[in-house]
Amino acid sequence: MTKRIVITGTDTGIGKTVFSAGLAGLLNGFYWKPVQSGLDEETDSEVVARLSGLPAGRILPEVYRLRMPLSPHRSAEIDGVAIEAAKLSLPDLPGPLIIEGAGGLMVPLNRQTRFIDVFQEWQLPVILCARTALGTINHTLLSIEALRARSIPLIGVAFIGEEMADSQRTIAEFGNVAVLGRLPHLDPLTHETLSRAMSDFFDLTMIAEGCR
Ligand SMILES: Nc1ncnc2c1ncn2[C@@H]1O[C@H](COP(=O)(O)OP(=O)(O)OP(=O)(O)O)[C@@H](O)[C@H]1O
Ligand SMILES: C[C@H](N)[C@H](N)CCCCCC(=O)O
Ligand SMILES: [Mg+2]
Repeated sequence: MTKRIVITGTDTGIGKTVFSAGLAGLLNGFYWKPVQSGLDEETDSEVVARLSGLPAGRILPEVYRLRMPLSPHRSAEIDGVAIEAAKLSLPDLPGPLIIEGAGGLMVPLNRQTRFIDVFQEWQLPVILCARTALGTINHTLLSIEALRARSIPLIGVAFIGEEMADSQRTIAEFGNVAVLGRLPHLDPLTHETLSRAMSDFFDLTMIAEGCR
C-alpha cells in the first residue's frame, strides 16, 4: 500500500509547504494539497513544483481551489462552494504521498468539519511542523494534545527556523514526542538549498519507521 504522510502545522505560514516540498523531493514521492485557499499568489502546489525537483505529474490536482486567502470554510462560502469532506478521498499511488493541510489542525473546511476531523477519519501518520521562535511551546504542545486526544498517529515534530535549543527540548520532553529535525531559514531558498538541508538535518529512517 502507498505510504501516505499528512503534514500539518501549529499555524499558517510556518513553512509546511517548504518542508513538504523538501520531503516529497527526498522521498521521490507525490504531493497533494487537497484544499487550496488563495489563488492570486503562487499556490502551494506551484511552490512544491518549483522547490521539490519533482516532475509536474507528481503534484496531484487540488480538489478545491478557492479564490480568497482565508480559512477554507470562509473562502468557500465567498466562492459559493460547499466543501464536502467525503470528496477528499485518498488517492492510491505507486510511491509515497505527502498531503498538506491548510493552516493548523482546527482550521474549518465548512461549518461542521475541521481538518483534524478529516485527519482522524484518515488515520494516517502525521508530521507536525512547528516554528522554533518564541510562542512555539504553547502552540506545539496544544497541537500534540489535540492529535493524541483523537488517537491520530504522530510521527514527530519538524522544527522550522533558527535553533532554539531549550524550546525544542521542552517540546520534546513535555510532548513526549520525537523530533525529526530542524529546517533552518534558507537564503536563498531553492531546490538545491532545500534538498541539501533536508538530507543534512532530517532523519529519513525515523520518518520511514514512523509511517510503517
Ligand atoms: N526554511 C525556510 N527558509 C526560508 N523561507 C522559508 C522557509 N520555510 C518557509 N519559508 C517562507 O515562509 C513563508 C511561509 O511558508 P509556507 O508557505 O511553507 O507556510 P505554510 O505553513 O505552508 O502556510 P499555509 O498555511 O498557507 O499552507 C513562505 O514565504 C516561505 O517561502
Ligand atoms: C490562506 C492561508 N495561506 C492558508 N491557506 C489558510 C489558513 C487558515 C487559517 C485559519 C485560522 O486559523 O484562523
Ligand atoms: Mg502551505
